[in-house]
Amino acid sequence: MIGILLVNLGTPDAPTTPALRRYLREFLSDRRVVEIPPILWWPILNGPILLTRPARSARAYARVWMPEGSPLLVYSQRLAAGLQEIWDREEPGRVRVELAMRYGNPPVAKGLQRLWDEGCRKILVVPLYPQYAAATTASTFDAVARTLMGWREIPALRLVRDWHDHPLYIANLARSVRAHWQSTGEPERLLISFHGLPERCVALGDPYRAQCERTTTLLVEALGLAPERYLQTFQSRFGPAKWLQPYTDKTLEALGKAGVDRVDCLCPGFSADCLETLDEIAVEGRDTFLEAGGRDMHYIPALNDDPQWIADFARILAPHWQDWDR
Ligand SMILES: C=CC1=C(C)c2cc3[nH]c(cc4nc(cc5[nH]c(cc1n2)c(C)c5CCC(=O)O)C(CCC(=O)O)=C4C)c(C)c3C=C
Ligand SMILES: [Fe+2]
Ligand SMILES: [Fe+2]
Repeated sequence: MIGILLVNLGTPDAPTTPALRRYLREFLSDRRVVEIPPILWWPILNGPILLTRPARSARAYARVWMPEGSPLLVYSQRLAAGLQEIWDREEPGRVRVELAMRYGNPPVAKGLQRLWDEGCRKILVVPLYPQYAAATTASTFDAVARTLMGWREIPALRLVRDWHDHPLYIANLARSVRAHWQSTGEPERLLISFHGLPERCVALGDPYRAQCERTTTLLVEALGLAPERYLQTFQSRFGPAKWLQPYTDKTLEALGKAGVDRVDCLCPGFSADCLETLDEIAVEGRDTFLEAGGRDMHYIPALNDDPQWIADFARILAPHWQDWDR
């Protein structure tokens, strides 16, 4: 049996200050995420950041929390269940899917153990990021490798690096935009916003920005959008360093001031809606645009658990494992 371990970023267990402190401590102690020497970073993290940010972030999480839990976890669970259902139907007995979170729960170690216990001796690791970044994709692999350091017998392993330019990914993004526009009409501008990264990461060789740009190019081609109809930006800046530009919040402000009437925002780098889309973009971003003079902003949801997307994601993953036990 082949094991497929889907891994998303992670999320706090509850929208509370103590849960946020635990989650942020683990997340921001990852040297793939904050590439500052620990001797300099540790006092900043354990001082100002973990004293102030957990309470503020907990309030933000409370605004987006679903009855079943954190949106990131809920949508990722639905994706995992949907894939399992497809493969149980189409390839009975060949694949077992588990979901894990890089930080928090359920941990990567537990996902790997479950797959092993189910009899999987071949495991495909799927970080749920369409674009590769060391902070996300490579960090996921670190967690897998660290777990396996403690095992006597380890499985055969494969890793899905990214699917930023896969035709089925692009087609699903385009379909979701078109469907939104069919019911609401078209905006003046489409803002395509990706999670940011410190500029330094790209200077050091991270392919993240190039992959984001490629996704944008393919998407606007698929939509037939002229250059003046869209903008690509980066959101979720963290800390004082320079991050990838243009910044999403500054762009929304500038568009509002320039008298743009309606902007729609799509975040193709997020497999699942989460704090960074449902609050930062759909609430704060919208407020920024409206306060600057804009009239209307729509957030177009992530692909999440859309049935067509889940079926196509199964097809994106198929070549990574289908030949493996034959
Ligand atoms: C989609 C890819 C992501 C990249 C690349 C990424 C890099 C990155 N993020 C931080 C700091 C934070 N990110 C936070 C939340 C968050 N980040 C991503 C994805 C990427 N991050 C997601 C999906 C989420 C949402 C998680 C959820 O539970 O909904 C947060 C925490 C939120 C907060 O407290 O405000 C921080 C902090 C850095 C420093 C970084 C690159 C190096
Ligand atoms: Fe992040
Ligand atoms: Fe509207």
